[in-house]
Amino acid sequence: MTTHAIPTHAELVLPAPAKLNLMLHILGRRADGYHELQTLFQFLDHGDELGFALRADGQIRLHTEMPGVTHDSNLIVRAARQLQQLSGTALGADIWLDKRLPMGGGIGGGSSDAATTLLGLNHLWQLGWDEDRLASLGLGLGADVPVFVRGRAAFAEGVGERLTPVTLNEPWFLVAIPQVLVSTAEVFNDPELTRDTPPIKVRSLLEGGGRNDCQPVVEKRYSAVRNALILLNNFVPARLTGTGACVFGSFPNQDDADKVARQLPATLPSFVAQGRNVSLLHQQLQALAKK
Ligand SMILES: C[C@@](CO)(OP(=O)(O)O)[C@H](O)COP(=O)(O)OP(=O)(O)OC[C@H]1O[C@@H](n2ccc(N)nc2=O)[C@H](O)[C@@H]1O
Ligand SMILES: Nc1ncnc2c1ncn2[C@@H]1O[C@H](COP(=O)(O)OP(=O)(O)O)[C@@H](O)[C@H]1O
Repeated sequence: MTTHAIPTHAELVLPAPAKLNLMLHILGRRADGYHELQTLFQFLDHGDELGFALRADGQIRLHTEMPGVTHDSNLIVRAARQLQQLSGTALGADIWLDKRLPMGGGIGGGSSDAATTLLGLNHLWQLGWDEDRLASLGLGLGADVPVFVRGRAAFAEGVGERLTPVTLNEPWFLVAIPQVLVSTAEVFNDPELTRDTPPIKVRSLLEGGGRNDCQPVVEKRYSAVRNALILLNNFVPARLTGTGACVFGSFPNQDDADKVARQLPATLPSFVAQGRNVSLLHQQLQALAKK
């Protein structure tokens, strides 16, 4: 994969930040098989980057290949095509992706790419869609897309679509990336999954409180995740994000996080990033709107 995947003639370059699920409770299972959750989302100042340029011929072309994902099934292309169809625009786009986030890591790379595509093309095509409309289109692409569209750290309920913005501390996180792909569907189908955690009120949610109900199942099934948690727990209380595979711990400053990162074995890649209550994507779009 190229590291500088975005050419200089891209007209708009925007970030697609990662997220963490600081806690994740499973309250029950709906008739359609999906699970009712309560989860706390915070963004990181680390993520993918996307470049966009207008095409007058109406075509949507993603120029970056992703292993295991075909062009047409890429969430970026699906988001762009749906926005194009529903808005009725005759315009198309060339799109480039600098993929920095691990796939299927529970840090929301695909969902964030989709949200950045929706907001980026809304800007480039001058559609004037509001956040509500973009978030509801996004929900059809994935449960985590709306929070990236809205760009505010949030307590999420339902399958992640009912969002209450929250203001959290913004510590530094060390995110370790066990080298294994965790299947979200498999975790949610596990008979041993805890599905009856009582609901909590957002105001009673203490920072750092709660737990990730998926963690026991993922630890049991994936030894790479189990070992990463054991390793990180030697330095800091460690937790799984989403359905994994990534695990994280928080630190009051970057130096402390970096020190631990240096002590992890080469077999467990990691990165250090700061928690953000406002996503970098929104900060950049606000700056563009002021120009
Ligand atoms: C649970 C979270 C928390 O952030 O995990 P991560 O994907 O980030 O790890 C997400 O909401 C995941 O959202 P997303 O990754 O979009 O899941 P989807 O592709 O829609 O779902 C994959 C499969 O997981 C199960 N699923 C997913 C979400 C949910 N609330 N209940 C479920 O039962 C369903 O079987 C579904 O077919
Ligand atoms: N642009 C994209 N980036 C990452 N994954 C994508 C993308 N488009 C489609 N996918 C598919 O979505 C799956 C989940 O993606 P990702 O968001 O990285 O994981 P998670 O939801 O666990 O954080 C990937 O395994 C891949 O098959």
